[in-house]
Parts: sequence; structure tokens; C-alpha cells
Amino acid sequence: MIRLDHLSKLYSGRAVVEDVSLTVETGQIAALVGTSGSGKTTLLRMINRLVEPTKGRVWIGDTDAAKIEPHLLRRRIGYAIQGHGLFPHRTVGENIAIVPRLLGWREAEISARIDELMQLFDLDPAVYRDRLPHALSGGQQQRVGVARALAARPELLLMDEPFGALDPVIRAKAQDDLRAIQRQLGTTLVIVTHDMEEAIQLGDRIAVMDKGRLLQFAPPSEILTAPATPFVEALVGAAERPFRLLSLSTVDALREPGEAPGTPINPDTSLREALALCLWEGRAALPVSGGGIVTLAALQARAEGASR
Ligand SMILES: Nc1ncnc2c1ncn2[C@@H]1O[C@H](COP(=O)(O)OP(=O)(O)OP(=O)(O)O)[C@@H](O)[C@H]1O
Repeated sequence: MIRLDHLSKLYSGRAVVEDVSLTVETGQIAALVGTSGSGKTTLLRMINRLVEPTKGRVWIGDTDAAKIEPHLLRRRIGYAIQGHGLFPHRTVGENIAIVPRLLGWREAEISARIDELMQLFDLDPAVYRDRLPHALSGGQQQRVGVARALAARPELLLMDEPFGALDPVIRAKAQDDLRAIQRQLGTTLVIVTHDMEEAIQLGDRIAVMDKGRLLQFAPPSEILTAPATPFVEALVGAAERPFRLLSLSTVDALREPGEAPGTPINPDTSLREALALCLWEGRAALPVSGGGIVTLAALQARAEGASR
């Protein structure tokens, strides 16, 4: 668990983060969103003391972060940034090994960990381990950046726009991979993003920031259906809200008994995709593999939850 307790940062008397309190439970993902300059990066960096808070405290479990030497704290907390920040003259394997080495792991253990992470991120160690970062694609470099941040099995991972530079297809894949790996490892994750879709897709909770203040901290469905302020509503995008709400659940959630013609769709299909299929193909219901149907009426009723 990580708890931010009345955290503020002032530069020359001006608050860029103002009195922010929030708790991220162990194994959950919190996504920080907000306009440029709203204080997201500053807030994130106060967690690992790359920026020292002016007021307030950061609790990592029962430990007050202010009581740990910053360099020791940063070995416990993974940190991945846009543009990955890999050392260009060290191989992929050496990059991943940096924190385990600082922590004094045995070489055999480090080597096994490099292979394990590379496989987890779909990078064949036999091919990529001894390459320099420039001999990898941007998406691969980004994955190495995240693997490196996870190398020492941190309880907490901080990510600042980690997928900002990736094209939309690779980005979607990277998000899926991150979510799967995070679930598997049980890591607590705080991620800064400009992208509301990404926040909705990844966040168990979304923190919306504006001018240094936290406007709302709630699960995506609540941010979509009950935005706390007009600003949150605008950021979520009134026109897209029904679709974003539908993207949160799968067909399984609305499956009902019945039969419908056509090729059955997978129960893991998102409600958003199911609605698109109904509309494009002019159908009132779709069959679901394994039995049952999902109806256009049920999809519309669910989407209307967003505009209430
Ligand atoms: N070291 C610093 N000295 C003075 N002002 C700073 C410093 N670091 C950040 N700021 C100011 O604090 C405000 C918040 O910056 P921050 O980078 O936290 O915002 P952000 O929400 O992450 O923005 P972006 O999405 O553009 O990265 C900005 O107005 C920025 O200019």
C-alpha cells in the first residue's frame, strides 16, 4: 500500500502540487491524469524523492519515505519514464541488471532474472540480451525500460508516460502486457498519462489533477458516470463517455439466454466492440460462444448509464 498524506510542493512560493492525499492499495494501479502542468510528474517524483515534498508525507506500507535515504528508497521503487532512459553503451542485459547489482545479488541470480524478464516481455534473450539498446525497435526499448524497472521485484512501480512515444498498435499491446505482468507479479503501480483511454484501460482508480489539486480519485466507472466537477467531465469527454463506459466490461457481463443468427462472438469481447458490431451489421442481438446472446437493447441501456 502507498499513502500520500497532504502532500504539497511549492516552487518560489507557488504550489505546483497542493494538499494531495490518496491511497493506492497493494496490487492496484492508480493512473494520474490531468492537463499539462497540472503537477502529475511532480507528484509522482515526490513518491521516490526525486523531488522533495514541501509539506506532507509519503507512506510506503508502514514506512515514512522521508526516513529512508533517497538512493536506498529508489532501489526499492521501480521507475520507468518516456523514452525509457536506457544506458546507450550498456547491453540490454546489463541495463536490466543495474538495480539487482546495486543490491548485491549473486551473478547467477541476476542472470536468471534477466532471462526471466526478457521472456516475460517477449524478447528472446538469445537474440537480444547482448545487443545495445539502439539495435532494438522503439517498442522493444520501451519494454526493456519497464523490465529494468521491475528487475529487483519492487513492491512499487512508478511510470511517467511510459508509452507516450509508441504508435497506437504497439501501445495497446504494451498496455495489455503491462496489465498482465502487473497482475501476475502483484506490483502496486502509479502511472502518469496524458491519455484518458490509457487511464481507463489500465487504472483500477484514476486520479484527476488540475492546477496542482486532486479533483477526483475514483474507479474509472465512477469517473465516467459521476464526474466530480465540470473539469473532470470535460476531460473525460462527454461525447465519448458512453463508449468508454462500455469498454470497461465484456460481453459476459450482459449475456442473457436466447438465440441469434450469425457467428458467435467471444465472451471476452468488450461491450464497446459488441455495440459496434450490432450497429455496423444492423443486428438486434449477437450470439455468444458457449451459449446465450447479447442484445443491442441491453448494450444501449448500459451505455445510457454514462449519460445519466
Ligand atoms: N524544478 C522546478 N522548478 C520550478 N517549477 C517547476 C519545477 N518542476 C516543475 N515545475 C512547474 O510545476 C508545474 C507542474 O509540472 P509537472 O511537470 O509536475 O506537470 P505535469 O502535470 O506532469 O505536466 P506534463 O503533463 O506537461 O508533463 C509546471 O508549471 C512546471 O513548470
